[in-house]
Amino acid sequence: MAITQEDVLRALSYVEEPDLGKDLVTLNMIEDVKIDGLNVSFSVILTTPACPLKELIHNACVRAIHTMVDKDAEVNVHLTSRVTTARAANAAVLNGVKNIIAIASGKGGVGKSTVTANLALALARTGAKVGLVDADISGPSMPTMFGVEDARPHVFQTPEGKNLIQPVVQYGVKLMSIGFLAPAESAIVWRGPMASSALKQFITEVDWGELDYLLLDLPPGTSDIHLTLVQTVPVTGAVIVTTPQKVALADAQKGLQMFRQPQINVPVLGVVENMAWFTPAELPENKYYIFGQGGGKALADKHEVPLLGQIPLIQSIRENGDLGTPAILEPGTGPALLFEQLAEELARQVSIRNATQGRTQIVEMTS
Ligand SMILES: Nc1ncnc2c1ncn2[C@@H]1O[C@H](COP(=O)(O)OP(=O)(O)OP(=O)(O)O)[C@@H](O)[C@H]1O
Repeated sequence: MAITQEDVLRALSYVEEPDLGKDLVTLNMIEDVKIDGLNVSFSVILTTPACPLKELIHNACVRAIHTMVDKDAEVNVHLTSRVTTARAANAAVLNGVKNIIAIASGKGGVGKSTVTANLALALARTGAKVGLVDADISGPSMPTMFGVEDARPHVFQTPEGKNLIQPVVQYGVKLMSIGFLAPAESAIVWRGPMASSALKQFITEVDWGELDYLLLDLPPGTSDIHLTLVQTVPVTGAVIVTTPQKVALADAQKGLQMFRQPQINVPVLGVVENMAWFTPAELPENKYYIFGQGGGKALADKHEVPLLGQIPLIQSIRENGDLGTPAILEPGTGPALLFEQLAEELARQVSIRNATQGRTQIVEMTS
């Protein structure tokens, strides 16, 4: 009997998207079903190009066709993606941006900017459209990490007469940094209300175009800047970066709880434990827990959020940051693999958040 489109869809309705807990047909993830004799082909539309479950889903589809349709079928699964969003259509602010992710830490110097730069680049390398805002008023480091210290973004006028800033594009990521607007030594000028208004401007008055993920590298701590942010843009979720050290964890917890306050209510996508251990290049099997062990996991467990990943203290991560070529740009190396996995885990949590929680909203402070 000839294979029909219904046979194929029925079989695929038994394949579950493990994270979303529903089948691929119900989730509208199957398109372009084509049948030619025993040749069956279709597209699976994943929720992110950084999906860590690609192989698993691919194999489950092939197995379903072989067991439920025809064991001799030649199955061709085309995996592609359309990044999901929890934003309203025609949103007034940053309409083309699907997901806005705030990266925060409690304590300074825990590697938040290093992690953010590598995450942005790792996501871009999967094919996602990525932007990055360096809102770290206390010391913007993205121009250095991206090797664009002398770049100055252009301002242009739209046909409607609106002034927009053109972000700097480096390594495939659209970048805006408060460091582009003022030399590092005058960063003090940006504190307080001026910082908040500058931040608003360089998030919203920028020609971001279409983006799958816009990452916001926040200053350390819990300041006015953080409140400005959630009142300016609808944040999809927050990521907390910490080291396993006791003092860092205490501050990270404050950061995490800030996003969870009822009047802010931004979902926490997970915790990244940076500087989790030190491994010398000449002793790759050894792990030295310089800042303590397991603190990131304990924090994640306590607040029932995922531990997105652990990044060890590696000399090349620091060196690459200083050189303006983040570690992720050297594919196949240990650090690059770790940041790739971290990016996949983050993208996965964004997809889960979009499938399971409500719309992202700009926060209106009542007190
Ligand atoms: N996993 C790592 N391995 C080695 N060095 C690292 C690692 N993570 C960060 N660093 C280094 O630690 C220093 C602080 O990192 P970074 O500037 O990213 O921290 P931060 O939390 O953003 O700081 P700030 O408080 O200034 O915003 C930098 O010199 C960076 O190169």
